[in-house]
Amino acid sequence: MTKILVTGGKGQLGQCLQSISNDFKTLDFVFLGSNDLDISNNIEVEAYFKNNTFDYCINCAAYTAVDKAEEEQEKAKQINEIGAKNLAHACFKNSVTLIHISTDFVFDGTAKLPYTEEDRTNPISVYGKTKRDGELAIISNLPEHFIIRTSWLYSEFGSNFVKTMLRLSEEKKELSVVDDQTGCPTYAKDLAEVILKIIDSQSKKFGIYHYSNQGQITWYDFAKEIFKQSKADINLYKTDSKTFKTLATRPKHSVLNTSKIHSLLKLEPIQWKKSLETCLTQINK
Ligand SMILES: NC(=O)C1=CN([C@@H]2O[C@H](COP(=O)(O)OP(=O)(O)OC[C@H]3O[C@@H](n4cnc5c(N)ncnc54)[C@H](OP(=O)(O)O)[C@@H]3O)[C@@H](O)[C@H]2O)C=CC1
Ligand SMILES: Cc1cn([C@H]2C[C@H](O)[C@@H](COP(=O)(O)OP(=O)(O)O[C@H]3O[C@@H](C)C(=O)[C@@H](O)[C@H]3O)O2)c(=O)[nH]c1=O
Repeated sequence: MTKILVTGGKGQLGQCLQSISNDFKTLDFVFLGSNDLDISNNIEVEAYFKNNTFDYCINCAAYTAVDKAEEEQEKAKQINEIGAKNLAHACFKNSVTLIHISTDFVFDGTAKLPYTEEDRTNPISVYGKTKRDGELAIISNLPEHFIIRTSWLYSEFGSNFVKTMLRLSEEKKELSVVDDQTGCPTYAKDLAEVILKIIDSQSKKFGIYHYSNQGQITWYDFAKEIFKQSKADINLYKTDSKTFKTLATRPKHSVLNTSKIHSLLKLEPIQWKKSLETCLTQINK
């Protein structure tokens, strides 16, 4: 059996991993929430790795409140950078491969084409910067790592844009959503499958990989399709980032080029609309 530790195991992606874990019979999982293991506490992390043996650690723990991070910089740093560094050290000492999740928000969003793994990062928010610093801490401390950058995660678990839109459609008669930020939504269960396929493949091609569903849309387009598929009774209007003010600045164009991971795992691309349909079916069950 391959032994796997999932940190941040009670979050959205952690719950997606848990929901598909039974499909992978040769993998043996331990899911830890923030109360079980605080990744920002190096003493706790070292002790836990000393007393338990794993082949892989999947780090789903993160500070993900993009706007709040602008006011809680130190907290975001402790989790996204120091937490990642602590795990990298512990994995190195104990010969564990680290699979770490990062974000499209490490880019500034000025590119016209989808970002490749080699493109220069230049985060424009505290969240993005702390996530990039987490990546750098892993790269410089642990050769045996996979860093998977993904974008616009949603699922039936936790809180996310899809669930927010569904809630707002019940509370409001009209809604404005920004139409000047382009990216690609990703069903977190599709990402969870990809992570477990990496482990299953026993690949040693360590490094950074991009993974998202397929397509390029704005948040407005996404909201429109969520309301269409869920037959929500709401008037949706386009707005822009200047009008819909938020504490953090988001990239204008953060589409990821995912060809590297598709060729590593011989994956079939999954269109974003198709995955949205799958997720809404799960939510309505
Ligand atoms: N959500 C998204 O749209 C995107 C997410 N990502 C990345 O994907 C990964 C998973 O995100 P997602 O599942 O959506 O995030 P969630 O916010 O749903 O989950 C993050 C989890 O991390 C836990 N956590 C926070 N601090 C600590 C800590 N100090 N020690 C241990 N656990 C901690 C949280 O626990 P608690 O609630 O108890 O604090 C929470 O359960 C993250 O790395 C994120 O940056 C990338 C692109 C898009
Ligand atoms: C709720 C709402 C949001 N918006 C805008 C705000 C923002 O620009 C955009 C997305 O909103 P959210 O705040 O839900 O999403 P946001 O927190 O920006 O999502 C990001 O989260 C982090 C963790 C990531 O790593 C990113 O990949 C990305 O998924 O939609 C509207 O225009 N109208 C609305 O009613």
